[in-house]
Amino acid sequence: MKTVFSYAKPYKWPIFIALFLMLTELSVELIQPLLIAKIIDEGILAEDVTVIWTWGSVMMGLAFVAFFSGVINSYFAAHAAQSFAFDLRQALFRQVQAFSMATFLRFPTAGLITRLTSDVTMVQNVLFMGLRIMMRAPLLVLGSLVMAFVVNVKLAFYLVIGAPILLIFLFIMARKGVGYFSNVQRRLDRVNRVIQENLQAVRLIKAYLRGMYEASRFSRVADKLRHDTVKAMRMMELILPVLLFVMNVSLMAVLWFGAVEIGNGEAQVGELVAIVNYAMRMTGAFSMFAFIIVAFSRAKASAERMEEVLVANDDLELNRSESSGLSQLEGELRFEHVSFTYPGKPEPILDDISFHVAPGEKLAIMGATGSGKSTLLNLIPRIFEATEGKIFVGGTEVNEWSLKDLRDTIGLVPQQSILFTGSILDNLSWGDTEAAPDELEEAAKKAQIHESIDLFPQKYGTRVGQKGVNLSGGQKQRLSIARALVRKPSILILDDSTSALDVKTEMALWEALEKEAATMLVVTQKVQTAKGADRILLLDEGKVVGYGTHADLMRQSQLYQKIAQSQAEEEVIVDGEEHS
Ligand SMILES: Nc1ncnc2c1ncn2[C@@H]1O[C@H](COP(=O)(O)OP(=O)(O)OP(=O)(O)O)[C@@H](O)[C@H]1O
Repeated sequence: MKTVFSYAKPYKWPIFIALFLMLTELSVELIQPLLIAKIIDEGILAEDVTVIWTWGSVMMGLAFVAFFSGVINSYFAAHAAQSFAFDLRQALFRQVQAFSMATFLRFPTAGLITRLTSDVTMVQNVLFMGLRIMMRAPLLVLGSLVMAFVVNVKLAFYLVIGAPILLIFLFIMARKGVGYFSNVQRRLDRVNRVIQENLQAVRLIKAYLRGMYEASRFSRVADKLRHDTVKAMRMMELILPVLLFVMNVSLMAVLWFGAVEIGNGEAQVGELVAIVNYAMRMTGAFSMFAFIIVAFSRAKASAERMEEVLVANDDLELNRSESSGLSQLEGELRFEHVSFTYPGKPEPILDDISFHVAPGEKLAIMGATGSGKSTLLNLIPRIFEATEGKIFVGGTEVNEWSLKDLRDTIGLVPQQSILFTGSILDNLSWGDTEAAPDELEEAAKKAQIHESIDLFPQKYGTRVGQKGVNLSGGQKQRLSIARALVRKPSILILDDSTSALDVKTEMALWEALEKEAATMLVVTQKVQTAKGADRILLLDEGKVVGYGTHADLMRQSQLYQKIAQSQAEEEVIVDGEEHS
């Protein structure tokens, strides 16, 4: 809670002004019954019209003060709450950006989305409502009570008899509420997850005719959300009747004993009317309590969830991003007895990996699916940190490079091509925002995508993603490669990123990349591609089972021979089919 609300600190003046105005409104509200009592006792009962006019005018004047205070209060409350939510959302977003992969994996994506949207809105609403009306309720209760004691101590006493029971009751409800509403937010996470998965997999769902199945999956999670929300709200709905019951009993006691006291001449009618008026205001304020407790419990649950993100600073990457002072990377790469285990997993995925790539050399990495190829690549830009062993880039251990320097000169093309909504140009310059247009075009030419882009009516200005053209798998892959080339990387890492290219385009691509000075690491399934590399690293279940040139592996590794043989047979079959 403390960390979350510390984001309200810069807005302490708007908050202070809003509070002050809220107190002004409240004071007017509290003074009104006193003035009514005065008008009744000294004006109506004493038949003095001047008193009625004088105090009536004061009441009118105060009503105007309250009105303007309310309007200005709304302005400042809205400003403070919206700005606070904006800052909080920014802070959460930056924090998530700064997460290391290990921390990132601790939070489900949908849970992060809910935190950045619904949870922020919850606390934003509570701040606004707090400044506008919510804080008025407890103050109104207290103020009414104090004023009631000022008017008549004996009668006011009947109003506080039920207070201790009420306070304990409200405390218990608030505590229970936090637990219940945390559950509700968790359910909302799950609803968001199903929505997210469905929107991403829309084509697959259509192709498999799984629309109905997915609809029932959605209705299950939505139903659980409904169930838990109803459960929480039902419990909260107990608050109001209990509050009203206690207040009405108190009110009856005030009326009963008030009548007796007036009969005995110990109290005046105006006093009783004023106290009843205060009691009614307290009852009205208590009605707000039910709402306040719901809002507060929800906001507290949301704040705790956001806190988890804000304090997850065990492994922040930004802290390690300042420049290391080391010069531009050279493309030399060395792995020395590197092992890696994913956080929280018992078995290592990579086991004792050693190899060396000289600057400008090309290393092909091969291995069955799940053998750890992508994992190995992720260790170079330190997306994950090696659990054992050492990785050297340009002769310096990767831990000694600042993340910024290290990643600035690595061009990673992931297995799955990811493009952002925007133009082709935006996507290319995403690799390096300072690259000139001709550099972008140059990269596109090398990645063999320039000609396809040229065919689009809007060329480099063509929008991709939603509301834009849908690129083919191979076009996306080439655009991703071009984006990496824009960075002019010393080390270019291609994680099976040419799988969707036809043979001719792929050959043209390799030819263009040959001319690059960059060291290259290329994950591939094709022996034909591996043959063109200086060396091949063959992985099997996280272990190196072959390392050398194509010729070396053909001599040393049975597994490599088998792969080469099966691919050669495939080629013969394909050739045969083509010629028949
Ligand atoms: N974030 C993760 N947490 C835990 N295990 C993971 C994670 N990512 C991958 N793995 C596991 O690590 C192993 C190696 O995965 P990796 O993606 O590196 O293989 P790969 O050789 O690149 O496979 P493919 O050729 O299918 O892409 C797999 O068993 C996978 O289940």
